[in-house]
Amino acid sequence: MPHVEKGMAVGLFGGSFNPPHDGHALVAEIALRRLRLDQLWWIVTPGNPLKSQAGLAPLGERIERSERLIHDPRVKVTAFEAAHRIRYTADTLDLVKRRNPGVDFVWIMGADSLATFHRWQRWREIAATFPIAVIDRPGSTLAFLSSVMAKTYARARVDEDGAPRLSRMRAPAWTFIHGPRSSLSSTALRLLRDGD
Ligand SMILES: Nc1ncnc2c1ncn2[C@@H]1O[C@H](COP(=O)(O)OP(=O)(O)OP(=O)(O)O)[C@@H](O)[C@H]1O
Ligand SMILES: O=C(O)c1ccc[n+]([C@@H]2O[C@H](COP(=O)([O-])O)[C@@H](O)[C@H]2O)c1
Repeated sequence: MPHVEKGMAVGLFGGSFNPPHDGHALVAEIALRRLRLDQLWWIVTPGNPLKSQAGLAPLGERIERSERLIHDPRVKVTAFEAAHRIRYTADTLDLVKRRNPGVDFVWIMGADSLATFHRWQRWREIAATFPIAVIDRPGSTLAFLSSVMAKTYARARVDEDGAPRLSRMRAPAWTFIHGPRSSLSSTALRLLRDGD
């Protein structure tokens, strides 16, 4: 797990990154800037529990490609979940919180993840424990209104003007950040590669 100091604001950005692309880099950049983060942990998952593992590149390859893509020293590429045999984000977050008292964390995800967030293990507990920032993504913009999570926690939604304070807020608190969007996806990149 990367090193952090007490009092820091740290974004947690989990993903398959199969492969990583400029859309991910844009999410990281937007989150760092709009949420005023000191660090962003780019957490390469051993495998999304809701996705098939078929076609998933080895973890080492996804880490290496992420490191090659990212040049901002505030972004820490890590894959500590594998070492702890963790598959579910709720368990990741339990561990992160336990190990780093006094640090303010915020979970970061794209709008497509917001749309299916209610299928994640212990999702209500995640939302009730960690502030969440959702970054807009083409095709999923309306998730900020229509998703189960958005409806369940409608009263905990913070206007995006409040994004700089989000990491310091008590959960449940979440915001939806509009802004420059990227239509890149790992699926499209895999299709292009396989079509070569
Ligand atoms: N273009 C994008 N804009 C906004 N968020 C994105 C974008 N691409 C990925 N994300 C977000 O980044 C995180 C990691 O995504 P992931 O690694 O699954 O990439 P993906 O392109 O969605 O992959 P796949 O096409 O294989 O599902 C998720 O929270 C996802 O919502
Ligand atoms: O914990 C869950 O139930 C869960 C279900 C789906 C996705 N996640 C996490 O969400 C993050 C984004 O996954 P992905 O595959 O969309 O990049 C990654 O950290 C996954 O481990 C977690």
